Formats: sequence, structure tokens, C-alpha cells
Amino acid sequence: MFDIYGGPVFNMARQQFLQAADILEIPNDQRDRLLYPKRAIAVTCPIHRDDGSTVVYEGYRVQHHLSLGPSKGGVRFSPHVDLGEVAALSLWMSWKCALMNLPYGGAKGGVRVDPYSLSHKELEALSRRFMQELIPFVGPHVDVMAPDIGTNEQVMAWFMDTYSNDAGRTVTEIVTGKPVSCGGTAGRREATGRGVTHLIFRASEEIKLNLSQSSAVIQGFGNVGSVVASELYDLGVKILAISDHTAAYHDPKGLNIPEILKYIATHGVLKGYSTEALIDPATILTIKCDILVPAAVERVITEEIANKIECKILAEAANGPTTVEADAVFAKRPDIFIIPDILCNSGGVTVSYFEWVQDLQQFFWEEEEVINRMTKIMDKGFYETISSAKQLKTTNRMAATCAGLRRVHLAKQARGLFP
Ligand SMILES: NC(=O)C1=CN([C@@H]2O[C@H](COP(=O)(O)OP(=O)(O)OC[C@H]3O[C@@H](n4cnc5c(N)ncnc54)[C@H](O)[C@@H]3O)[C@@H](O)[C@H]2O)C=CC1
Ligand SMILES: O=C(O)CCC(=O)C(=O)O
Repeated sequence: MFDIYGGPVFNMARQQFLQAADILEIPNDQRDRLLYPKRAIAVTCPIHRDDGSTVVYEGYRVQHHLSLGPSKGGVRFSPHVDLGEVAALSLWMSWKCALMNLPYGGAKGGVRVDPYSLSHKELEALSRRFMQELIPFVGPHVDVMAPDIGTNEQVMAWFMDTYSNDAGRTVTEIVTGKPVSCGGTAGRREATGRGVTHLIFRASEEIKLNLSQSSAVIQGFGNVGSVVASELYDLGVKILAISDHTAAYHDPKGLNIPEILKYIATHGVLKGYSTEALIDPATILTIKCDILVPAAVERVITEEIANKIECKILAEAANGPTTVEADAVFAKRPDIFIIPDILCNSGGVTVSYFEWVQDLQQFFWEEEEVINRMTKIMDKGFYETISSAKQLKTTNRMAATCAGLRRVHLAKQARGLFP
């Protein structure tokens, strides 16, 4: 059924869904409605390149369900985007939003493009065209986009401006993750990384790890990874290794994160920062450390890597970093405390929810209020997950997925979708 959602990433999300549906004993005839997205939109985005040529990029937006409210989720600009990947990410958004009790269904979007290959002008043209094509299918009460890999506050500002120009008025609530200067909330840019760090702190309490004497390895140094690195560094954690798509560095004495952040601010990527600390990026996930943070892309922790990982806390800042086969290995490794992706990186969408609420009310909060409310919601999700994992005798990932799926199932049932 629905062969359009092919590929390893969707297959992985489907397998996780089926495992959770088995635990929850969801009848077979109700599963397809919960698994397959409500709708998927494919668009072509033509732009003029700076050299005068015309190029067409493929774009997608997948809205998984609308049963709890508008659909919500980021948009990524990446050369790896395809419909299956975007659909898988929309499922994970659904379980994430429901786990955190946010009034949203899941969605995700993407354009198949290497954003690093575009000029500022070309990036603006592509961002505006993507939103233009999606105007008939999105809205503040239908589907609300946000940043993800390869997009940022500036791209969100262009999305908002394009939608607003069409509406003939400013509609700040159409996207989240915007600059504070045009309707964004204080604390959204840092929210995902800050939330990851908060849950690392909670996990360290559970396993009695002294953070100020611990070490960390972080894969991915973008919006999420760089904030985690900076926050952990400030807590006294030794950052042994970091990487992005251009370079990986390892220093057993600990990397100087403030200096690296300054380098990134001018150079954009890690390449060129150091020659002495340079390592093969393929080795980064198996460096011995206390806290391992994949903060880049999906499916980097394979069965082989899972067997070699030497950490105490695996904080999944990225979406879908761990394959189903690797999860089977971790199920037999109670030495590793896993904070599963849909819980670990939920600070981003939680603060996006706050941004949407503030935009709808045109009443804005102080950053302190944003952080306090975010940590409260994340703590609830964290303790619910670990206690339900114990009760159901399952992994933290399955406990979190079941909590999200159960809420979506109950909402659909109450609305009469199932007998
Ligand atoms: N931005 C947000 O608010 C949220 C992001 N996430 C997830 O966090 C992850 C990172 O997203 P962002 O930081 O926003 O994206 P970003 O585009 O700001 O940064 C991505 C980083 O990963 C690096 N990267 C890409 N491919 C890599 C590879 N094969 N090996 C090593 N590094 C690689 C890039 O160089 C860059 O440093 C993604 O999985 C995303 O879905 C999850 C929740 C919210
Ligand atoms: O902030 C949002 O709405 C969604 C962020 C996102 O794409 C994610 O949590 O994976």
C-alpha cells in the first residue's frame, strides 16, 4: 500500500510504528490510517540562477494528520531530500507533538537542494518560490512550517513575507522560527539545543554522572549541535570531538568551543579550523565518551556502530539517527541511557508552539518565561517516558513513541474515525 513512501527512512519509521502499535494492541484495520500521511504535496520550484540559467528544484510538504490541530514541522533544504524521508519525518513529528501534549499533528517539508551551493539571492528566490507553491495548502490553522536542516531564521522570514504579501496583511503566525524582529519568539533559535542539554542533565541525574567531570562527542555543528556544544562546555563538560559535513576534530584534552564558534561565525563551516585535531569523520561516533550527541542526519548509528559505541548517555538531537537494527543492539545494552529523538529534540517544536501562541495573541514573553515553560513541558515528557518504559518493560524510544501514538489514536477514536 502507498508505494510512493519508499526508501529506508520511511521503512524505519514504519517499523517503529508497527512495534509501538503491537505494544498498544491497536487493531490491524486501524493501523493504515494512523501510519500513512493525510496528504503529501509535491511542488516544482523554478528559480533563475545568478548566471542567468533557470533551474527547477523538487519540493515536498507532507502533513501526517490534522486530528489534534494544525500540522507542524520543519522544512529542510538538503540534497538528500525525497518524499519517503519527508514522510518519515512527518510521522516522527506527530509522535513528538503528541508526546509533549502540543495541539498539533506532524508535518515536514523539504527541497532537494544543496543550500551551500546557492548564493544569498538564489536562496531567497528558492525560499519564496517554495512558500508560494504551498500557499493553497498551508495556513496558521492548517499547517505551520519551521526551520530544520539547511534552513534558518532568514528563510522563515522570507516564507512569512511571501505568505503575507499574498494575504495582503502581515501573518506572523504562518511560520515559527522567525527572527525576533518580525514576530519570532525569544529563545527559539537556541531552543532545540537548549532542550537537548536540559535532558542530558536530567539523564545524568538518573545515572549519577557528574557532568562537570564528564566528556562529550557531538556530530553535526549547525543550529542544534553548536548550541549543545556551547551549553555543555559552559557546564564544564569536556568536548572531545565535533564534526560537520566538511570536517571532524578530536582533541583528548578538550576542544575550545568558544573559539570554534567564532571561527564558524566567519567561515560558516568547520573546514580549515585546525590541521592537528583533524580526524576521519567516520570514526567520530565510536570515540569513547560519557555523552554522545548525534545532531546531524538520520541513520548514522547502524548495527555495526551500535556495537562499538562507548558512551553512557546517547542524546539523540537529530531526528532518526538510530536504525531499527541498532536499536535491537541497544535493547541488550542497558549500560547506555538513550534519550530518544522525539523526546530529546522536542524543545524546538515546544518553543515553536510558544511562538505561534504569542503571534496569535500579539503578546510577547520574556526569554526566561520561554525557557521555564519549555523545561517544565520537557521534564513531564522525560519522566513520563522513563516511568512508562519501566512499566511496559520496553525501551525509552518505544515508551515515547507509544505515548505519542496513544494520544493520536485516542483523538481519532473520540472524533469517530474508528468504531
Ligand atoms: N533546527 C531545529 O530546531 C531542529 C532540528 N532537529 C534535527 O536536528 C538535526 C540538525 O538540524 P539543524 O542543526 O537544525 O540543521 P543545520 O543545517 O543547522 O545543521 C546541520 C549540521 O549537520 C552537519 N552535517 C550534515 N551532514 C552531516 C554528516 N553526514 N556528518 C556530519 N555532519 C553533518 C552540517 O554540516 C551542519 O553542521 C536534524 O536531524 C534536524 O532534523 C530536530 C528538532 C528541531
Ligand atoms: O519547530 C517546529 O515546528 C518543528 C521543528 C522540527 O522540524 C523538528 O522538531 O524536527
